[in-house]
Amino acid sequence: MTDTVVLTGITKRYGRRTALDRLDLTLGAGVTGILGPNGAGKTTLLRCLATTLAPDSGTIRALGLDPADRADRTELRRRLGYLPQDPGCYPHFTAFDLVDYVAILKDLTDRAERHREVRRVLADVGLTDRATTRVRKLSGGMRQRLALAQALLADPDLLILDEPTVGLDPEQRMRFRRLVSRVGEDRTVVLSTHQTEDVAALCERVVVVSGGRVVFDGTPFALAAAAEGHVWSTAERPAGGQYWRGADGRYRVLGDRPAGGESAEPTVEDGYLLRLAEPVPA
Ligand SMILES: Nc1ncnc2c1ncn2[C@@H]1O[C@H](COP(=O)(O)OP(=O)(O)OP(=O)(O)O)[C@@H](O)[C@H]1O
Repeated sequence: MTDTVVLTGITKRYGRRTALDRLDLTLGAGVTGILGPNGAGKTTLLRCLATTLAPDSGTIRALGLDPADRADRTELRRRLGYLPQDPGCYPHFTAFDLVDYVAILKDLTDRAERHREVRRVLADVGLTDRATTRVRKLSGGMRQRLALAQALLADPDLLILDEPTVGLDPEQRMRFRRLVSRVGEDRTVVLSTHQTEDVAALCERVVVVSGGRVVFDGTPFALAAAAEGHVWSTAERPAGGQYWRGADGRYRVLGDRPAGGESAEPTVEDGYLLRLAEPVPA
């Protein structure tokens, strides 16, 4: 399988703050989840990929195109779908008009065909009956689905989603997983999230970013497996370390074995939290 995206040595600074630090990453077909704490650089990374931000140094190749080149950048923008973290919808547009506007920007010039495509993506996210509702009258979750609809226009070869499941109810989250996994069957999807359940359920690959660097790159299974032998369950409140009390009244402990601790099955979240507790490589 050839790589659709190759990022090499990407650095991005905002003033003196380094958001991305010589980051290398390749992506192929399938769904890749980017996990990382607040401020890790996930949004900056996705913006560089979506061509809304240029890195200070390093190179990007996406779909064989170079976003630093003007003609390539235009071509790439036509072929990618992007759901930004803060879509900032036009409040007075109707749902239909907003998606139609993005479709025009994407150069879908045939009006009848474009309108068919707008109706298709609105149906995909379950907003057909809200097509004529103004954006300001939609709920937060509906706006998020509208933002996803515009990203799905024209079957993008590269789909970039920044925290796409924020505000979705469980039914809509299921619909989202179905939609995205379908795109990932033969195209490249990259999404950032704080929801480790979404990563476990949807992503065949997970990349953990911390301090602007990649600190883990593998399957969700491998991330969880890395926590093997470091996750415990105990009836007694532990003396220290990372722990919380579960619904069963027992304490789940990450790290060293507490007194009376029994080994527990690690999850992707356990693997992620333990990976973050390790230092970022220099
Ligand atoms: N426009 C900006 N101006 C100055 N600093 C910025 C700007 N955008 C991001 N940063 C800083 O760059 C770093 C990376 O931010 P980024 O938004 O990429 O992180 P993130 O992983 O997406 O975080 P979150 O999970 O909170 O959304 C942070 O330290 C942030 O404060």
